[in-house]
Amino acid sequence: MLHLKDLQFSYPQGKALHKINLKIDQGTHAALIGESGCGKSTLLNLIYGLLQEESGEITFEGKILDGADFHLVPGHPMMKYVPQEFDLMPFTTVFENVGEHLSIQIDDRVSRIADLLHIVDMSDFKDRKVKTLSGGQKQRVAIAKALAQQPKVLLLDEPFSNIDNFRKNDLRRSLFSYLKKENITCLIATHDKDDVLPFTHQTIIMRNGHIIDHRKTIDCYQKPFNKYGASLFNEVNVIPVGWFNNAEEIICYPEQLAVNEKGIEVIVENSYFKGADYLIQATYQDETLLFNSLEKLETGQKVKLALKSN
Ligand SMILES: Nc1ncnc2c1ncn2[C@@H]1O[C@H](COP(=O)(O)OP(=O)(O)OP(=O)(O)O)[C@@H](O)[C@H]1O
Repeated sequence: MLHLKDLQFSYPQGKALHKINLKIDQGTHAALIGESGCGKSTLLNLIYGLLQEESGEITFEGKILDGADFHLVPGHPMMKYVPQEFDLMPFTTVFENVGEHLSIQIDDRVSRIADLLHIVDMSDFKDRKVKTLSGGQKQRVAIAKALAQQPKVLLLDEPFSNIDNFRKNDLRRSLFSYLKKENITCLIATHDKDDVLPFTHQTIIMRNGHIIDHRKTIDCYQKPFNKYGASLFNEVNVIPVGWFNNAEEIICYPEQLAVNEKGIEVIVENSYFKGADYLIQATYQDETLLFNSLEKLETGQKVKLALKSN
């Protein structure tokens, strides 16, 4: 188990993390989400030992992990980190980069590197020098390199941000199924709900250096505590008391509203094509509402809208 107890950290400019408490069981995949600047990268840097905590403690399997002040070479042997600015050797090949820390005595070294390159779909590039790769290709090499020494914990900071949609989904599926098979704990900081919803067991929501929610990912999505939490996943409507005979304010996603004859009458402002359907922007009592529609609706059109029943 990875255990963070009352962890605090400040930069000279001010406090970045306040009393962070977190327990992550081995093999868990957890997403770290929150607005830009809320402290996600700082937390990953602390866990990996690139920074020194001001107070508090990090333990892994019951042993204290010392911070940066106690290491000449930062990091912990059972942990790997793929930061936003990944660290590769530009003038050597993809193959050499992935195998950099793998002992040359290992019998299956070549096949291990080949397997890892397959996971990140970079087998065809194994002899290419890293400096000749695109940003997304470098990102994939950095992930393979992080996996090479079979870490128990993998820390990822926006790992798919440079990768095209065409490859991203394949890569996510193959990476997370590998992590599951090998029982590797993964903490992934991301702004992309498609990294979070299909692949993580738990979600940790951060705001202003605090953890404000830590539950199963499905609960964070379906039962958000507030608008901030919900808006990290999707567009959000806040429905005032009474619009749908509701006794309390309702936070809901566009997919939870639908055209329905028994609903309130809204005026369509815009239709945005999204592929499978349209996102409709409408107004009711001068407030904006967002909902999905299979058909395009015309600006000025009046439609009735209700909450979908679950
Ligand atoms: N090296 C630094 N020196 C001073 N302040 C820093 C440093 N790095 C980050 N900060 C500040 O600490 C806070 C947390 O930053 P951090 O990079 O951890 O946020 P984040 O949630 O990872 O953001 P993003 O989603 O944009 O990557 C921010 O206010 C940021 O400006």
